[in-house]
Amino acid sequence: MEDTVDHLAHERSKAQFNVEEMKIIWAGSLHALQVSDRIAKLVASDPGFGKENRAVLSRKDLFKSALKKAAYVWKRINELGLSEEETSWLRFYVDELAYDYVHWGMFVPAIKGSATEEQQNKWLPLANTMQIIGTYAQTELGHGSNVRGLETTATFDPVTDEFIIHSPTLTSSKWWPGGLGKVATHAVVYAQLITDGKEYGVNGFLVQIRSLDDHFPLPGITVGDIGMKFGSGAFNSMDNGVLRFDRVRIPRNQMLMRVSKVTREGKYVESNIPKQIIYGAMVYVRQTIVADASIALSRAVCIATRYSAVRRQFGSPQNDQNGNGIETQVIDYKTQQSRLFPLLASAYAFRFVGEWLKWLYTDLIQKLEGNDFSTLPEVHACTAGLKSLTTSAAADGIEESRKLCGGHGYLSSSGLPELYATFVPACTYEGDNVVLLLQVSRFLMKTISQLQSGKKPTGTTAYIGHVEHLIQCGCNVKKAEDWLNLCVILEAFEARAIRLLVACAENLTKFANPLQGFSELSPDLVEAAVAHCQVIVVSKFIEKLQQNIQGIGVKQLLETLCYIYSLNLIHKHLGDFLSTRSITPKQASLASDQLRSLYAKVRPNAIALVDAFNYTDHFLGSVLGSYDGNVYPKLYEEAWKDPLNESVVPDGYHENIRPVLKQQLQNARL
Ligand SMILES: CCCCCCCCCCC/C=C/C(=O)SCCNC(=O)CCNC(=O)[C@H](O)C(C)(C)COP(=O)(O)OP(=O)(O)OC[C@H]1O[C@@H](n2cnc3c(N)ncnc32)[C@H](O)[C@@H]1OP(=O)(O)O
Ligand SMILES: Cc1cc2nc3c(=O)[nH]c(=O)nc-3n(C[C@H](O)[C@H](O)[C@H](O)COP(=O)(O)OP(=O)(O)OC[C@H]3O[C@@H](n4cnc5c(N)ncnc54)[C@H](O)[C@@H]3O)c2cc1C
Repeated sequence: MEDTVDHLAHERSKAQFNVEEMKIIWAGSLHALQVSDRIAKLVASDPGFGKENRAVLSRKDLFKSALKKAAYVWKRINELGLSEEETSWLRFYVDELAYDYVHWGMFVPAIKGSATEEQQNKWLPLANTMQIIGTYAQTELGHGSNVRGLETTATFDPVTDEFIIHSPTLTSSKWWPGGLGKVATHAVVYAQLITDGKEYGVNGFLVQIRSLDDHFPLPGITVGDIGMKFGSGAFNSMDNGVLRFDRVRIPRNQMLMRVSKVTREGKYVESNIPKQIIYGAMVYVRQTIVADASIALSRAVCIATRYSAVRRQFGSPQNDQNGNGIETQVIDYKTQQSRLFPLLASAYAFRFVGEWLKWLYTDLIQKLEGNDFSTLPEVHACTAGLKSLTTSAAADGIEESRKLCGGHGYLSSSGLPELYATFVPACTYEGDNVVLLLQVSRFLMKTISQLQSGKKPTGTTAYIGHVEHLIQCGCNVKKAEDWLNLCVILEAFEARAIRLLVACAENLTKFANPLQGFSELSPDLVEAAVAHCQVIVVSKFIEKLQQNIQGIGVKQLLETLCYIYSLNLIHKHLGDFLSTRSITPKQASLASDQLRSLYAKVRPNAIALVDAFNYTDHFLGSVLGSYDGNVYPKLYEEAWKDPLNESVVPDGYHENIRPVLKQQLQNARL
């Protein structure tokens, strides 16, 4: 019989804040909460979206099942007449990686960002109705990070008014694009443009790769899947692919010509739009990945928090109502709290900075429409830096959550192995995290060098304008409670960032060759870029707290989380804070004292804080993290579902177990 007891009810009763109001804060608005909640329930109650057996499926079956689900998603969207907003929630809650992610996430944005209006009018209706399925073919076997080094060529032939797309070497094979291996009919292909015998750098070209009649590759095209990837389930439902061109011809008007164009005569014409707009799809996706990071981390933290409240180990002075000694909930161990609660705080911090980044990106798009390109460098630096910071922290946080769940965290049914395997490549795709931080540091060094010419930094770099004050200021913390001051915290982060940045800038001047200097100092530059990104996260959390926050106790809890996020970072990067003299050793020790008090404030609210994510059991996909906390019967039941348990005596017994046992018996008799 089904157990209907809420094993976490007692924990929920301890909450000191209004969970429903916190749900609104997490969702972004009451409207967002209502829509997402409705769609989450719709997905959870539809057997067509079940995801029970993913981990035990073979690659082929997993891929087939993802295809089936993607087709069902599309069918339901059309049957229900879902709006764009509802559609994106549906895809989100279905939670299965397939070709449609790259079609909607990169192919369509690449056309929107880099195609002319005329080209958009032709291609977007086809893409939006999925009459064509597209991928984003940039990375090659030999080059991913170095986009300028791509080898695929697009040579204009003025005789036929066509481009000839060609893969001149093995290393020029396109490698990795999602959905390319078996599904995509079209691709935005990034290639070196050659016209009139001259090279004009990387541009995007819309290329059909498969027949719309029989799905066979078109002449001159070799295409396939690149093989199994890390972990079971995860990205293996996606057909990341390889693609080679043998002098494939496409009409001239399939070069994406918003930024620059090639005329009928073969003349290359630049517009006043910066060339970097060609990289616009990457900026768009990096911004969405910050939101993905908060989701992935919050899922892991939700599982680890609920399980930590259910799991008990070792003796305790407490007795239950019958007077029997009960063991300690592992969430009450201070070490568990010091590992878990900073992750909980980070999930909230990343949610808020992701929300802000979405606003920054939307603002950029509006400005671009009016030919204002002024914020592009800052948006590039923010999306690159925050994508890097949040994905690295979330990937580490998911793995830490697995360890927080002890042995059971390693079971597939905990949901954590697949979550990790699915999320960890986010540290690499859309730009390797170190390469992206180097982009941030390049932007920051430029900002610092422009100070001398009187250029005032704005936006996220405004604090760099206060360099004189921040280099000299001292932290005033004298007792642990003094750390409960958001201005004090922000100034400590800004002081540490600017001191690291100025040290890098000074050291760079010691090199005659700036490129060599940048390369030699790159580890320090990466550290300084991280410090700058942390300033952004902390300051956006603080800005969030300054908004009108409703509901009993909600603001207080968010403040507590903001302090935990910040003070834990100080603890983690103590070397930086001490070596830059942004704080003293005594103040560092007071920060640790304060952290302990803050963990005690979170403890009674921990379960309610993860309930505020409003995740269904379907979405979480974890027996350890289920809402009712009924962990053990669920674990037991899941084990029996494993294909190995379908027979009592395993296949292979007669061939491979019995002879071994017999052999030992014979040896014993000898
Ligand atoms: C549980 C959740 C699961 C969710 C699952 C989601 C599924 C997701 C599917 C994954 C899809 C993945 C797709 C991909 O990975 S697509 C390929 C992405 N590739 C990259 O990101 C490559 C990274 N490399 C680059 O971006 C560039 O090559 C790099 C910027 C690193 C260097 O290029 P380059 O050498 O040309 O540049 P410079 O350093 O010389 O810079 C020139 C100037 O341009 C500025 N710049 C660079 N990039 C941009 C940009 N994108 N936008 C705006 N400006 C840019 C740069 O700052 C320089 O400016 P200055 O001259 O002023 O200094
Ligand atoms: C799951 C997944 C999905 C993907 N989907 C797509 C897709 O749909 N379309 C697409 O086009 N691509 C896709 N990619 C490719 C992805 O964008 C690239 O793998 C990524 O940009 C990293 O490039 P790389 O593989 O060349 O790494 P490399 O650049 O070879 O990195 C290797 C190492 O070198 C270091 N390194 C490289 N350059 C520097 C430098 N200048 N300074 C210091 N260190 C450096 C890196 O930090 C890293 O440690 C996908 C990748 C994955 C894993």
